[in-house]
Amino acid sequence: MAEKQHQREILLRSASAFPPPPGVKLSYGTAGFRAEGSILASTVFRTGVLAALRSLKMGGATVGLMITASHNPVRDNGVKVADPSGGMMTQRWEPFADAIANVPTAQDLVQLVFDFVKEEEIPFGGVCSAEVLLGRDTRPSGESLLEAAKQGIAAVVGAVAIDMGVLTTPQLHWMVRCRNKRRKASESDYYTQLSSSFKQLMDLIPKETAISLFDTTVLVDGANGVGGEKLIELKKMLPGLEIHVRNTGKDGEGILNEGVGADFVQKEKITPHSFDLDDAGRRCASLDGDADRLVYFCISSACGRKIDLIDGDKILSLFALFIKEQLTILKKEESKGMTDKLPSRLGIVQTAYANGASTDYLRQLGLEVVFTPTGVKYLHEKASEYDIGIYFEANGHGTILFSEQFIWGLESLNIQLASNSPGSDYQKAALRLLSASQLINQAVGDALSGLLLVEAILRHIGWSIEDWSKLYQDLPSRQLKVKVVDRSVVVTSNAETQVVRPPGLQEVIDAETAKHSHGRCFVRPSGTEDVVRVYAEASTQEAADALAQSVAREVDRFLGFGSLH
Ligand SMILES: CC(=O)N[C@H]1[C@@H](OP(=O)(O)O)O[C@H](CO)[C@@H](O)[C@@H]1O
Ligand SMILES: [Mg+2]
Repeated sequence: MAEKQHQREILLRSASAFPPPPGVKLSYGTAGFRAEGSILASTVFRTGVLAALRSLKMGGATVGLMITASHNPVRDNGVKVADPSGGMMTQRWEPFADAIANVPTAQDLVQLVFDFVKEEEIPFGGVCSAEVLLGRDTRPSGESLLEAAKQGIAAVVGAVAIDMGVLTTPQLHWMVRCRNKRRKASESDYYTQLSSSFKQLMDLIPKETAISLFDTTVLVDGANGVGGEKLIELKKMLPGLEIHVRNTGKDGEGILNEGVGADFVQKEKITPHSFDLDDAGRRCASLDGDADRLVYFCISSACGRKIDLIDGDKILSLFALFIKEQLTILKKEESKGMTDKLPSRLGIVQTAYANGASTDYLRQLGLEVVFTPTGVKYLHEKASEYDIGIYFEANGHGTILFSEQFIWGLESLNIQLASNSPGSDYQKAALRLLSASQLINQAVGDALSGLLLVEAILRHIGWSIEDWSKLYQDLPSRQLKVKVVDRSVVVTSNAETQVVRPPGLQEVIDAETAKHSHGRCFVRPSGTEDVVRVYAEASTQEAADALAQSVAREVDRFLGFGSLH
């Protein structure tokens, strides 16, 4: 009883120092809370409380709290929580996240927390310990917001905050996962794991691949964010791969995400700052502000700032080709009956934003492709249902998940093969899959580990960036945003491809889409910005633009400010 009272007093006192900004309603959204950094102290403090409660609920397992607003402008910031698995916080807790962020007074907050811990049967009041790892990106508001998070964690008796400093989002998720698996989990352990698994993959490249012709240089746009500086650390451990990082954000070089970064490159399809015609034909890559997205691009000499974009769908396709090739080798040998069969169901997960040409290509390869709503929390969950699940958003966020059962099977197969047929194609295929599972982040999409896997696979196949780009031809597409009175009135179904409400809007979209050959169009409320997004695809760029514009006009007619009159 006395412990509960003590806890109540501490929480009340700390929360009183972080009043919420008046008149602002925040929602946990697609990827945590986001807003202007200057109004987020209260939200971050409260998310600190939430993260500590999550750890208590999970028996004291480590959870993560990351302060970032990813590809958004530098004045913005945000906060999100990683579960003990290293993945996003369970969606079941999102309503509580919304409630705790928006509750008006410190007294109400204390009541809300006490009601919630009772309902969730959380051991509260100092009977158990909790641990939260904290990370932040390079935004100027990050340091003081991290302080607010620490105070929120300290307001839960028994909870400890461990400040990991400036990190990429995927580094923090990786650390949370490793710590809970009792593995080495420091930043230098991260670099060691990535570089050693990359080297293993390089050692497994088939002799017949024409490596001598391969361009070993990759030019990387760091979005003036955290990814560039971390990549500079990592590249010291990667002999044989020349990584030239530009837009590092150091020494006032440029502004975070302004005219740079994966989101800019993917949406605008033009060169980021610091890239020009001198780089034509080179292999270029772009990270986003917190380095959980990766796209590649190539500048074609004839077209000014225009680029050939190699987006998340094409990265996914490259990964799928490589994994399928290794599985085919394993299956061929398994059929001889000398070794046990590995369960190896491979699944591909995309969203409605995936270019239709990529889905066709993957299905033609005979792969199972499924769709989820936007947001990695949905894709990740779906991918984890397979022995190997590959997921990517078109914008470059994705990874490959290997089930524990599959990894155990591979490890025991590898032990068998090391004595039966060492150095065989069979063993090499098993080792390649094991190395890929070490290299690619198992917690969340990670631009740094994704970049190294792309580099290893391109070298394995002996492909130039043009070869990769020609894998299939993207259908022309256009994305637009429409400001509306209240985006929450848009309700969708079928992985966000159909509008259920407001009534009549889907019929109008269908009628507009039918006017264009290979037309496809959908609208959905953004989870990170106060807009409704419109996506359109068609057989020509003009048609995709026209379709997107006509549907955007309809969205405005149904929901825009004009609709009030
Ligand atoms: C079309 C688009 O790129 N949407 C992005 C964007 O979500 P919205 O809910 O569309 O705002 O930000 C999310 C978080 O980074 C990312 O997961 C998602 O893919
Ligand atoms: Mg990001």
